[in-house]
Amino acid sequence: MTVEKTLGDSTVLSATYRSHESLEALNIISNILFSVDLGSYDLKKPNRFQDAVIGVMEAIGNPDAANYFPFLGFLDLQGNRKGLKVSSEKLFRVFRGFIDAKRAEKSSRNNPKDVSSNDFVDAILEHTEGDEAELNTNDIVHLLLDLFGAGTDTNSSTVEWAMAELLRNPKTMAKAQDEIDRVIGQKGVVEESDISELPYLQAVVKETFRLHPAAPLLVPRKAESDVEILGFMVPKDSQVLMNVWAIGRDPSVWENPTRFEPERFLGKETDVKGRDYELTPFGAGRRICPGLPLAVKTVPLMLASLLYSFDWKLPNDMDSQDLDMDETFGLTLHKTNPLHAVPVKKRAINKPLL
Ligand code: HEM
Repeated sequence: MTVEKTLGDSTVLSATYRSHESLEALNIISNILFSVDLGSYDLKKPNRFQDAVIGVMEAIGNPDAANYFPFLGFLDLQGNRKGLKVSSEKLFRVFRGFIDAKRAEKSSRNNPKDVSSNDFVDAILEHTEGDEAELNTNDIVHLLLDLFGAGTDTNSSTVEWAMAELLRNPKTMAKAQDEIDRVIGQKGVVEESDISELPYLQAVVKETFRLHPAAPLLVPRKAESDVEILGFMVPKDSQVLMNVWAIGRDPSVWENPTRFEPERFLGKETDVKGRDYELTPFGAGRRICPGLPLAVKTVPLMLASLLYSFDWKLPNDMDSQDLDMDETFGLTLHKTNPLHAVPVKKRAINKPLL
């Protein structure tokens, strides 16, 4: 989403090139992993780290002839392998720098560090010291790459779709904001512990996952043996794609499936945790997304903060029904045209958003 800065009601600065939520999502993950912000809100500065994360995601998600004709793989016709190598090498260098710095700091310390201030990399290094270590530095940097790749784009595009739906449905936006204002009041900031008090906001998030699952085909699976499902034979070794995007819009499962109606979840037990097969944006079973517990906290928190701090409108007095909802399918599902939204300041907040 591109945020346009406003002064009162008039736009004074338009179109920034980097999306606000993806920076926020990047910083959430980089703080969990290394205790630092790797995304900068200074939009004039190039952010090579974030560009490299995007490069990895694009190289993995781009259509590739080798997926259909594996024997063409070595030709790398779309340049995806090369792109992946260049971007991931950049990220590996940054990760190795953090790991070396942490190891050096650890060996120069006399007393053990208080575990309560440990980040993910501290914790993983604690468990991978010595000759018996199961993970070497190379394994760790690949794990970190997976976490950045899987955890930034998914979170930020979900928030972008939620904002797009709310801007297209102003009454729903007003209802969500009323609830947030009632619960948060003048506290000044939305906290993680407030989310459980915001059932309508949670319904907005579920409805966004239904219509715009970040991984529309989940992650490809392979059948380990011949298996029959509902009368269809799936032969051993076939690749299986789970189309959760289509399940979310199936009229035999959902009433008015294309309408954005968070109310459908109010008072219902249906959840995204892999038990309700009509709504599995994180997958289900043994390989369910391990980032689910984090995402179900951070997505509502990011959304609630945006709705609490500002009122929102479309640029140039665009009619809400004219907002395009075109989708681009890749490994993750993107808005083809990034959302342009204009924040209108509604109350004094402690920290500027941009
Ligand atoms: C809106 C947020 C997110 C969505 C919709 C999402 C969705 C998914 C899906 C559908 C899968 C594949 C599950 C399957 O194979 O059936 C997956 C895997 C994965 N996700 Fe997420 N995810 C999100 C956020 C995160 C976050 C925040 C992290 C970590 C920081 C994360 C880490 C991973 C990892 C490491 C895998 C691979 C697991 C494996 O191979 O077993 N995800 N995610």
